[in-house]
Amino acid sequence: MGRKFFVGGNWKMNGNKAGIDGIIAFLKAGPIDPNVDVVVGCPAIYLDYARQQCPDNVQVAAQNAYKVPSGAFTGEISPAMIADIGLQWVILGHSERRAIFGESDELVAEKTKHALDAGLKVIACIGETLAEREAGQTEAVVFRQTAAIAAKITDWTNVVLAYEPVWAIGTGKTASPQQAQEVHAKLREWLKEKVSPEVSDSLRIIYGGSVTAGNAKELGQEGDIDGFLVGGASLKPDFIQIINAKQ
Ligand SMILES: O=C(CO)COP(=O)(O)O
Repeated sequence: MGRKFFVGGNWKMNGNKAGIDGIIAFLKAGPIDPNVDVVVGCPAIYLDYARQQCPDNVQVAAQNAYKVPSGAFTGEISPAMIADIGLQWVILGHSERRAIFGESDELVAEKTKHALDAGLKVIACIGETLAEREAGQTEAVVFRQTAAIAAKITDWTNVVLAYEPVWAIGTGKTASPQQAQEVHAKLREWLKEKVSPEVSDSLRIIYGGSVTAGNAKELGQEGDIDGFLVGGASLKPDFIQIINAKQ
Protein backbone atom coordinates (compact mmCIF):
# COMPACT_ATOMS: atom_id res chain seq x y z
CA MET A 1 0.00 0.00 0.00
CA GLY A 2 1.82 3.09 1.22
CA ARG A 3 -0.61 5.57 -0.29
CA LYS A 4 0.08 9.02 1.15
CA PHE A 5 -3.00 10.54 2.80
CA PHE A 6 -4.41 13.37 0.70
CA VAL A 7 -6.70 16.13 1.93
CA GLY A 8 -8.14 18.60 -0.55
CA GLY A 9 -10.13 21.68 0.30
CA ASN A 10 -12.59 22.90 -2.29
CA TRP A 11 -13.47 26.52 -1.65
CA LYS A 12 -15.96 26.47 -4.56
CA MET A 13 -17.21 30.01 -5.46
CA ASN A 14 -16.62 31.39 -1.98
CA GLY A 15 -14.41 33.98 -0.43
CA ASN A 16 -12.61 37.17 -1.28
CA LYS A 17 -9.10 38.39 -0.57
CA ALA A 18 -9.85 39.03 3.09
CA GLY A 19 -11.44 35.59 3.45
CA ILE A 20 -8.49 33.93 1.75
CA ASP A 21 -6.15 35.77 4.12
CA GLY A 22 -8.08 34.23 7.00
CA ILE A 23 -7.88 30.71 5.54
CA ILE A 24 -4.18 31.11 4.84
CA ALA A 25 -3.59 32.29 8.39
CA PHE A 26 -4.98 29.05 9.83
CA LEU A 27 -3.16 26.96 7.20
CA LYS A 28 0.11 28.67 8.20
CA ALA A 29 -0.60 28.18 11.88
CA GLY A 30 -1.34 24.49 11.29
CA PRO A 31 0.27 22.40 12.48
CA ILE A 32 -0.08 20.23 9.38
CA ASP A 33 0.88 16.57 9.53
CA PRO A 34 3.88 16.22 7.16
CA ASN A 35 2.57 12.80 6.10
CA VAL A 36 -0.42 14.40 4.35
CA ASP A 37 -0.62 16.06 0.93
CA VAL A 38 -2.75 19.19 1.26
CA VAL A 39 -4.23 20.94 -1.76
CA VAL A 40 -6.78 23.76 -1.73
CA GLY A 41 -9.05 24.50 -4.71
CA CYS A 42 -9.35 28.23 -5.18
CA PRO A 43 -11.55 30.35 -7.50
CA ALA A 44 -9.63 31.11 -10.70
CA ILE A 45 -9.40 34.84 -10.11
CA TYR A 46 -7.57 34.32 -6.79
CA LEU A 47 -5.27 31.49 -7.85
CA ASP A 48 -2.16 33.61 -8.13
CA TYR A 49 -2.97 35.49 -4.91
CA ALA A 50 -3.47 32.22 -3.01
CA ARG A 51 -0.31 30.75 -4.53
CA GLN A 52 1.73 33.68 -3.27
CA GLN A 53 0.30 33.50 0.24
CA CYS A 54 0.03 29.77 0.88
CA PRO A 55 2.67 28.05 2.99
CA ASP A 56 4.97 25.58 1.20
CA ASN A 57 3.17 22.56 2.63
CA VAL A 58 -0.13 23.56 0.98
CA GLN A 59 -0.57 23.40 -2.79
CA VAL A 60 -3.16 25.46 -4.63
CA ALA A 61 -5.46 23.90 -7.25
CA ALA A 62 -7.72 25.34 -9.90
CA GLN A 63 -11.32 24.13 -9.73
CA ASN A 64 -11.72 23.61 -13.46
CA ALA A 65 -9.84 23.92 -16.75
CA TYR A 66 -10.72 23.46 -20.40
CA LYS A 67 -9.48 20.68 -22.70
CA VAL A 68 -7.18 22.70 -24.98
CA PRO A 69 -4.25 25.05 -24.28
CA SER A 70 -5.69 28.27 -25.76
CA GLY A 71 -8.22 29.65 -28.20
CA ALA A 72 -11.66 31.19 -28.59
CA PHE A 73 -13.24 29.83 -25.41
CA THR A 74 -14.47 32.93 -23.60
CA GLY A 75 -14.45 32.59 -19.85
CA GLU A 76 -12.35 29.43 -19.71
CA ILE A 77 -8.84 28.85 -18.37
CA SER A 78 -6.40 26.20 -19.58
CA PRO A 79 -4.02 23.81 -17.85
CA ALA A 80 -1.15 25.65 -19.57
CA MET A 81 -2.22 28.85 -17.81
CA ILE A 82 -2.47 27.10 -14.47
CA ALA A 83 1.04 25.70 -14.94
CA ASP A 84 2.27 29.10 -16.14
CA ILE A 85 1.49 30.73 -12.79
CA GLY A 86 3.37 27.95 -11.03
CA LEU A 87 0.55 25.64 -9.97
CA GLN A 88 0.41 21.87 -10.29
CA TRP A 89 -3.15 20.84 -9.54
CA VAL A 90 -6.66 21.05 -10.98
CA ILE A 91 -9.98 19.64 -9.78
CA LEU A 92 -11.99 18.20 -12.69
CA GLY A 93 -15.46 16.72 -13.05
CA HIS A 94 -16.85 18.01 -9.78
CA SER A 95 -20.53 17.10 -9.53
CA GLU A 96 -21.41 20.80 -9.63
CA ARG A 97 -19.60 21.10 -12.97
CA ARG A 98 -21.41 18.02 -14.21
CA ALA A 99 -24.89 18.94 -12.94
CA ILE A 100 -24.98 22.74 -13.24
CA PHE A 101 -22.67 23.26 -16.22
CA GLY A 102 -23.61 20.13 -18.12
CA GLU A 103 -20.19 18.47 -18.23
CA SER A 104 -20.44 14.97 -19.63
CA ASP A 105 -18.31 11.95 -18.73
CA GLU A 106 -16.65 12.38 -22.12
CA LEU A 107 -15.76 16.04 -21.55
CA VAL A 108 -14.43 15.34 -18.04
CA ALA A 109 -12.27 12.56 -19.48
CA GLU A 110 -10.98 14.81 -22.28
CA LYS A 111 -10.17 17.53 -19.77
CA THR A 112 -8.40 15.03 -17.54
CA LYS A 113 -6.28 13.75 -20.41
CA HIS A 114 -5.37 17.23 -21.55
CA ALA A 115 -4.51 18.46 -18.03
CA LEU A 116 -2.25 15.44 -17.46
CA ASP A 117 -0.61 15.92 -20.87
CA ALA A 118 0.00 19.55 -19.91
CA GLY A 119 1.87 18.37 -16.81
CA LEU A 120 -0.80 19.02 -14.18
CA LYS A 121 -2.01 16.68 -11.46
CA VAL A 122 -5.74 16.03 -11.41
CA ILE A 123 -8.31 15.49 -8.68
CA ALA A 124 -10.93 13.70 -10.77
CA CYS A 125 -14.38 13.65 -9.17
CA ILE A 126 -17.07 11.00 -9.53
CA GLY A 127 -20.21 10.14 -7.60
CA GLU A 128 -23.85 9.13 -7.83
CA THR A 129 -26.98 11.17 -7.12
CA LEU A 130 -29.52 10.18 -4.50
CA ALA A 131 -31.92 8.91 -7.19
CA GLU A 132 -29.15 6.78 -8.68
CA ARG A 133 -28.24 5.34 -5.26
CA GLU A 134 -31.87 4.58 -4.47
CA ALA A 135 -32.22 2.87 -7.84
CA GLY A 136 -29.26 0.62 -6.98
CA GLN A 137 -27.12 2.32 -9.63
CA THR A 138 -24.22 3.52 -7.46
CA GLU A 139 -21.64 1.09 -8.80
CA ALA A 140 -22.79 1.40 -12.40
CA VAL A 141 -22.52 5.20 -12.22
CA VAL A 142 -19.09 5.43 -10.60
CA PHE A 143 -17.71 2.68 -12.85
CA ARG A 144 -19.09 4.46 -15.93
CA GLN A 145 -17.55 7.79 -14.85
CA THR A 146 -14.20 6.14 -14.10
CA ALA A 147 -14.28 4.11 -17.31
CA ALA A 148 -14.66 7.29 -19.38
CA ILE A 149 -11.41 8.57 -17.83
CA ALA A 150 -9.67 5.18 -18.12
CA ALA A 151 -10.47 5.13 -21.84
CA LYS A 152 -8.48 8.33 -22.34
CA ILE A 153 -5.46 8.01 -20.04
CA THR A 154 -2.79 5.40 -19.45
CA ASP A 155 -0.71 6.90 -16.67
CA TRP A 156 -2.60 7.37 -13.38
CA THR A 157 0.44 8.55 -11.38
CA ASN A 158 -0.76 12.14 -11.25
CA VAL A 159 -4.41 11.38 -10.58
CA VAL A 160 -6.33 11.37 -7.31
CA LEU A 161 -9.85 9.96 -7.62
CA ALA A 162 -12.44 11.72 -5.46
CA TYR A 163 -15.60 9.76 -4.70
CA GLU A 164 -18.21 12.35 -3.82
CA PRO A 165 -21.77 11.03 -3.57
CA VAL A 166 -23.88 13.95 -4.73
CA TRP A 167 -26.46 13.39 -1.97
CA ALA A 168 -23.73 13.97 0.64
CA ILE A 169 -22.39 17.23 -0.78
CA GLY A 170 -23.33 20.29 1.23
CA THR A 171 -26.25 18.45 2.81
CA GLY A 172 -24.78 17.48 6.16
CA LYS A 173 -25.57 13.86 5.19
CA THR A 174 -22.17 12.19 5.22
CA ALA A 175 -21.84 8.73 3.76
CA SER A 176 -21.18 6.40 6.68
CA PRO A 177 -17.62 5.09 6.83
CA GLN A 178 -19.01 1.72 5.72
CA GLN A 179 -20.93 3.20 2.78
CA ALA A 180 -17.88 5.12 1.58
CA GLN A 181 -15.50 2.21 2.15
CA GLU A 182 -17.78 -0.11 0.19
CA VAL A 183 -17.70 2.11 -2.89
CA HIS A 184 -13.95 2.75 -2.59
CA ALA A 185 -13.27 -0.99 -2.34
CA LYS A 186 -15.50 -1.65 -5.37
CA LEU A 187 -13.63 1.03 -7.31
CA ARG A 188 -10.33 -0.58 -6.40
CA GLU A 189 -11.62 -3.96 -7.62
CA TRP A 190 -12.80 -2.36 -10.84
CA LEU A 191 -9.41 -0.67 -11.35
CA LYS A 192 -7.61 -3.96 -10.72
CA GLU A 193 -9.64 -5.69 -13.38
CA LYS A 194 -9.98 -2.92 -15.96
CA VAL A 195 -6.78 -0.90 -15.54
CA SER A 196 -4.07 -2.76 -13.62
CA PRO A 197 -3.29 -4.19 -10.19
CA GLU A 198 -0.58 -1.53 -9.81
CA VAL A 199 -2.98 1.36 -10.39
CA SER A 200 -5.54 -0.28 -8.12
CA ASP A 201 -2.93 -0.46 -5.34
CA SER A 202 -1.37 2.95 -5.76
CA LEU A 203 -4.23 5.27 -6.79
CA ARG A 204 -5.44 7.45 -3.97
CA ILE A 205 -9.22 7.34 -3.67
CA ILE A 206 -10.49 10.13 -1.44
CA TYR A 207 -13.98 10.73 -0.08
CA GLY A 208 -15.96 13.97 -0.27
CA GLY A 209 -19.37 14.97 1.04
CA SER A 210 -20.05 16.71 4.36
CA VAL A 211 -16.67 15.78 5.82
CA THR A 212 -16.20 17.57 9.15
CA ALA A 213 -13.75 17.58 12.03
CA GLY A 214 -16.30 15.37 13.78
CA ASN A 215 -16.45 12.53 11.23
CA ALA A 216 -13.03 12.65 9.53
CA LYS A 217 -11.21 10.37 11.97
CA GLU A 218 -13.73 7.56 11.60
CA LEU A 219 -13.87 7.86 7.81
CA GLY A 220 -10.08 7.99 7.62
CA GLN A 221 -9.73 4.69 9.42
CA GLU A 222 -11.26 2.77 6.52
CA GLY A 223 -8.65 0.88 4.52
CA ASP A 224 -9.57 2.24 1.11
CA ILE A 225 -10.23 5.86 2.08
CA ASP A 226 -6.99 7.70 1.33
CA GLY A 227 -8.13 11.16 2.30
CA PHE A 228 -10.88 13.69 1.71
CA LEU A 229 -12.17 16.41 -0.54
CA VAL A 230 -13.70 18.95 1.78
CA GLY A 231 -16.09 21.75 0.83
CA GLY A 232 -17.67 23.88 3.54
CA ALA A 233 -15.37 22.76 6.34
CA SER A 234 -12.26 23.70 4.33
CA LEU A 235 -13.17 27.37 4.81
CA LYS A 236 -12.88 27.06 8.59
CA PRO A 237 -10.03 26.36 11.02
CA ASP A 238 -11.60 22.91 11.56
CA PHE A 239 -9.93 22.01 8.27
CA ILE A 240 -6.66 21.54 10.18
CA GLN A 241 -8.26 18.81 12.29
CA ILE A 242 -9.50 17.12 9.12
CA ILE A 243 -6.02 17.26 7.59
CA ASN A 244 -4.63 15.67 10.76
CA ALA A 245 -7.37 13.04 11.04
CA LYS A 246 -4.89 10.17 10.81
CA GLN A 247 -2.78 11.35 13.76
O1 LIG B 1 -18.22 19.05 -2.90
C1 LIG B 1 -17.48 18.85 -1.95
C2 LIG B 1 -16.03 18.95 -2.11
O2 LIG B 1 -15.66 19.00 -3.45
C3 LIG B 1 -18.01 18.56 -0.61
O3 LIG B 1 -18.65 19.68 -0.11
P1 LIG B 1 -19.11 19.70 1.43
O4 LIG B 1 -17.91 19.25 2.23
O5 LIG B 1 -19.48 21.12 1.68
O6 LIG B 1 -20.24 18.74 1.54
